[in-house]
Amino acid sequence: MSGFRGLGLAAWLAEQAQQLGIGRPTPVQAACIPPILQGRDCMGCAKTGSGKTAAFVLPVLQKLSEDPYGIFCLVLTPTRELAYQIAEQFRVLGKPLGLKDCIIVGGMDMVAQALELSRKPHVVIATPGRLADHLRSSRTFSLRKIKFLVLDEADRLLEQGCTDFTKDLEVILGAVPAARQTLLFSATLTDTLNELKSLAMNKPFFWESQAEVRTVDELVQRYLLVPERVKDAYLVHLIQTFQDEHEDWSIIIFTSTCKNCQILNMMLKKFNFPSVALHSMMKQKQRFAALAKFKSSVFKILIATDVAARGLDIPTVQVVINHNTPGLPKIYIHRVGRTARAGRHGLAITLVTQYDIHLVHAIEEQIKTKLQEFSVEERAVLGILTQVNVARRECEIKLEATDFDEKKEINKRKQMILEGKDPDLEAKRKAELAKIKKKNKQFRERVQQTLQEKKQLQLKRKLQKKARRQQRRSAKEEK
Ligand SMILES: Nc1ncnc2c1ncn2[C@@H]1O[C@H](COP(=O)(O)OP(=O)(O)OP(=O)(O)O)[C@@H](O)[C@H]1O
Repeated sequence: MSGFRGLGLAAWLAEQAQQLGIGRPTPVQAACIPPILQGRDCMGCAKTGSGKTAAFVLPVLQKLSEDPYGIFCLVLTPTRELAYQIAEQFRVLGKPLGLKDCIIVGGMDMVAQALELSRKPHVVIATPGRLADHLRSSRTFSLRKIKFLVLDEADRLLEQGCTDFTKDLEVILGAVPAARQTLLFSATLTDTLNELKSLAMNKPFFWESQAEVRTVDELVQRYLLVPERVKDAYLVHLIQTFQDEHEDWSIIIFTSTCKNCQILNMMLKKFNFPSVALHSMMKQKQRFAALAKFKSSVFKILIATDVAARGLDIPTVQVVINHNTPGLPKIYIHRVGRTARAGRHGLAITLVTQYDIHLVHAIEEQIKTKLQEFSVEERAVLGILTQVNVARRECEIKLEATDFDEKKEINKRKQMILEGKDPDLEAKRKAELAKIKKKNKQFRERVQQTLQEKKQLQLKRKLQKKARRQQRRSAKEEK
């Protein structure tokens, strides 16, 4: 027996997978499915696009079919879009079971979600913040009987990035039973291995792909050294070239902030490129709509912040452009992993300014590959430079006239309230802290000034003494 049947999966499930093009197990699936079926906890670390999702979805479905009840499995994931994608995999692979799933993410109606949770779905796929909110406020559902807890992109869930999940995870871990199977997956698990081990205590099985290079072989990785102020002209030139040279093309551009994402999108539209933005300051419905239109190739360019860096599986993406060099190698690995998935080829180009060279070295060291330089026709870039810079400035002015920054402030306040903080109190605290810092600085400056004055005085006295001594000596000589 070979394939998925050989790993211990039932015929109906192997057949269902086959129908969806999942015929032969990938290495992470071959390694992790048998121990999961044996009841062990599992930590799986494999490259982007290597099929980690099916590595947990398939054994969970098999176990569910043997003893179906709700709520059987809880999957946590860092982003809302990813939650929908995972739910889709459960739905299509679990169709013969009549699987009931439920997605619990922020930005969607909480009452409707509470109702769905009370109907005991087999699988709940959630982002930690919204699920913790439900646990804090509702008694209409229980996670006390779950068999599986899955943490997809587990390292992201545990790290304390700009969205810190720690408090929400504490609430969730307090609500799930100790006797459960815990499955942890990511392309970058190793940094947080110790924290992860404390979560998976049931004879955890750890599997990591053996390849030294951390990115896939099918991915061509290039960098382009550009001065900061001509970055956008290079970007426009790159896109224009892909558009001219390829019939069927699709690009993701990653950028550092929501504001830059918005400006780049406005700017590319000025050049008639079919682009769409995805960032956390958009309403959730707009986020889903943008992604759906990109997936269906209505828009060929997706400009996104790191909200889209992990997990998204869009097979048509051929190129990833990093408009900024990622500050962490781990983020680079996930971003470029949006292309060259499941054996396909892809290209990643990172725009690097003179200030980012150390970041490229750190990336190269982590991924164990040297990035090669990408060559472009400099003259063509210079030819559009003024036009692009003017377009960008116009977009910046246009955005400044909207309430974009104000919205950001409102969102910040909302986030604080959700975290149980009082935004006004926090602002007061911040102001007080700034005052104390200012006072300390002034005090330090005064001390410095006094010391300087003292030193100068000492020097002056020394010089006066020396002069007097010299005067006495000359007077003596004259006598
Ligand atoms: N055994 C298989 N054979 C062929 N295709 C597969 C197989 N398993 C999964 N796939 C496909 O490979 C693609 C990538 O899978 P998946 O999204 O699970 O990757 P991943 O390892 O989770 O990546 P990332 O780290 O980026 O989240 C999906 O389109 C999936 O349907």
